[in-house]
Amino acid sequence: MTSLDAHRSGFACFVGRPNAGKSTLTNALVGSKVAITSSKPQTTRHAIRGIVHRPDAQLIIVDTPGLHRPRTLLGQRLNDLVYETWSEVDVVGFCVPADQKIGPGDRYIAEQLAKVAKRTPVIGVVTKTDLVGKQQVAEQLLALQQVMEFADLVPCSAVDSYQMDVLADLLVGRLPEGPQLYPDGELTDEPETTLIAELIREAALEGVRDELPHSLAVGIEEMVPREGRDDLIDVHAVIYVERQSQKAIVIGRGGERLRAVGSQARKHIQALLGSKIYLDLHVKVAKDWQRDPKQLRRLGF
Ligand SMILES: Nc1nc2c(ncn2[C@@H]2O[C@H](COP(=O)(O)OP(=O)(O)OP(=O)(O)O)[C@@H](O)[C@H]2O)c(=O)[nH]1
Repeated sequence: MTSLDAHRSGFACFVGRPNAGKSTLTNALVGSKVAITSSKPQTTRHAIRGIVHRPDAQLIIVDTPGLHRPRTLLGQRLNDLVYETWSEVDVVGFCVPADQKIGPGDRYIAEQLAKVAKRTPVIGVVTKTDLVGKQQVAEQLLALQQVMEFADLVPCSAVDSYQMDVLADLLVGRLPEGPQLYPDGELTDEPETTLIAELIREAALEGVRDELPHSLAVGIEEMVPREGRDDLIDVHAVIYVERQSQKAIVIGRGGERLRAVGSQARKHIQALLGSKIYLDLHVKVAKDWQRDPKQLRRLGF
């Protein structure tokens, strides 16, 4: 085999401000819903890997939380997770949505990226091109080019699959030669409990307009098969909020909202596990959990 058609394998991650479309891009490339998406920013907390299997390459995508100016201990931990990821991957995709002006948030990320990932090639990705006209895409590409030096630039849309193959080729082109690292068909190596916690968190955030998503965390206390049944799993989970007033919002009048959250989360968890589940959901106030190292550890940060 010549080096031209050698098999490549390695890691990529997408960075960009919240809502830039990173999770959606990962899902579109992988072809299955693995990372959790939501219309609310800052929902991706854990490095969830989606794997693109191709005859010529295996691309493992690590999804990172959004990078932001740290104000709390949680903010700092999330940023550390991002830096750690950057130093481990072979290529970074820096995502900027086509429909929003490049701003201080994007420049901040570019600065951090230039510092931390000097040796990692960065591909500039203009996302959501379906939302704007050709002219605006071109202008965004030019504007992005001013922000930092890129190995490549590419506009694309996950929604109408525009240029997804080009993006995949650019990412794969930056991977080292190497064998398949994961068996065929494997999509994610994130522990099930993390995915389940994310699904509950996503359901709990849906429709909460005035509360910041940062005030909400989910812990899985226990996950056990029901005794004497091989078709039912009991899942005990706790939704943590920071204040009593937030607890009331999550629970809703007469517990109505919490029931809706539970039934939506249950549907998604059952689809994930391929098994019936009983979901026992509680809401607890953990004051200032974002600032407390002990509580952060318990919640997996
Ligand atoms: N029209 C359009 N919308 C998109 C596209 N990609 C993502 N979106 C939408 O943009 C919003 C944010 O997408 P996500 O993939 O969750 O963004 P993210 O960058 O992972 O966000 P965080 O996890 O908060 O950092 C969602 O409502 C998506 O449906 C696209 O190609 N076209």
